[in-house]
Amino acid sequence: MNILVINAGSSSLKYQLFQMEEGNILAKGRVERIGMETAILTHEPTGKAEVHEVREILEHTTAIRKVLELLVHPEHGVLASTSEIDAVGHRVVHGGESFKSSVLVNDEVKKEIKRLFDLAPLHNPAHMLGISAVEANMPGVPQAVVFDTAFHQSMPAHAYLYPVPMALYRKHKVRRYGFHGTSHNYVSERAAAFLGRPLEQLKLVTCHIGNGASCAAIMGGKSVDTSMGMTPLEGLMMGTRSGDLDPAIVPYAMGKEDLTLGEISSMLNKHSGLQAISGISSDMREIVEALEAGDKNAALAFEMYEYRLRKYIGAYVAAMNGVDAIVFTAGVGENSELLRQTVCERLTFLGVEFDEEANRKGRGLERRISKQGSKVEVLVIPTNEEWVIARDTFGLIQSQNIRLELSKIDFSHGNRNSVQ
Ligand SMILES: Nc1ncnc2c1ncn2[C@@H]1O[C@H](COP(=O)(O)OP(=O)(O)O)[C@@H](O)[C@H]1O
Ligand SMILES: CC(=O)OP(=O)(O)O
Ligand SMILES: [Mg+2]
Repeated sequence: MNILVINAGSSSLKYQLFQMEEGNILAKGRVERIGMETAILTHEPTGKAEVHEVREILEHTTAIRKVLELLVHPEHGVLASTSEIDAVGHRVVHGGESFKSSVLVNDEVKKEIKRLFDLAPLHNPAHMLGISAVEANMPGVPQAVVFDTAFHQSMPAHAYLYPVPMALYRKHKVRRYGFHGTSHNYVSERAAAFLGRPLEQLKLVTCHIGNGASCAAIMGGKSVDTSMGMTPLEGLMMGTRSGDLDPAIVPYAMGKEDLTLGEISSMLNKHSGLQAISGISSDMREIVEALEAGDKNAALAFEMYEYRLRKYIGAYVAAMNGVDAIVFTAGVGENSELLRQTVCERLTFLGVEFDEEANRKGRGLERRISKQGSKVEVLVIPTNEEWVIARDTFGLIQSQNIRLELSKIDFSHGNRNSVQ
């Protein structure tokens, strides 16, 4: 079964085409800077030359059409026709309280994703465009959605409620949902396998540090707390997002700077974080380069980023009354040696014994960066959200096929016999 996975972000679209039974990736790629005249398209068909293009791609529908064209392209393609795609799986960032696991797309599911536009304005509208574009270009192909929020639905009320009047929760569902759940779930399972210990017995702090970043406290394989909140703005300092701040700053800054709600929201989501403090970039690679060249603002941005991350790790160890392993993943977590080193060298009180040499080796691999015998293990586990989405989609399609097969069998015969 060939499954196409689409991860549509606010301004980007990542994709991977899996051949499930064989466990092969036929192609993967991404379209970045959607909405601009200079969108960047990268297509990596397995066993063939990569394609790089800079071209105008103004919306997600065009991006998906372009991806489908490339998948069947005579030179760069990997399929003879899009009819060889059996199902499509999508990442959906916000599933609210309605979705505790992945589901096949139907009218009800689409209605609910649209209802949640307000709570994830940068993400959910893009996902809906992705679903509609597949419907338009590949009518009848089953689609599944895998929610960032689903894994965190196991959080207890004392972790997901905010200390504000309960009417806000009852009437408007104001609560912590948490995001990156597919990734936290995946790396926690992989961490248990790596350690050779049952997940049910482990206390883990997983750190998904990408452009968006969040930590999770995972006990016995279940998320018990996570740093992102009702929206993906709360928690850690990120590339362009502020993370935690005193809520009183919002009305104060609006008054002083004469800002509208849209403007303050844009400031906190798109013009804060590493970008705002460094004045250089939202990209950790450029921050590290600048601080190594002696830039003071870059050094301050890094210090704040690391400090806030370390505080969350400490908080989650307290929340679980212990920790077996700390796991780093996603773009920064997997690639920034300096961030991992700085965090780990300041967690000696927990019993972390950091292995500097191991930290420098094995990029792209699952690995241990604490010393043998360290009381708390530290692991780097590359995330693979696309694979989890493909796996869930495959499972849903198979169980639907079993239901369809069962529905063809005439059980009434047996029933009649037993009654007679
Ligand atoms: N070698 C590296 N060193 C430090 N940071 C890196 C490196 N490679 C990638 N990154 C960081 O990873 C981020 C992207 O992470 P990713 O998980 O792909 O984020 P997202 O899925 O939110 O786009 C980039 O913004 C960049 O800061
Ligand atoms: C939920 C979220 O913040 O996702 P991303 O990191 O892809 O922006
Ligand atoms: Mg991501």
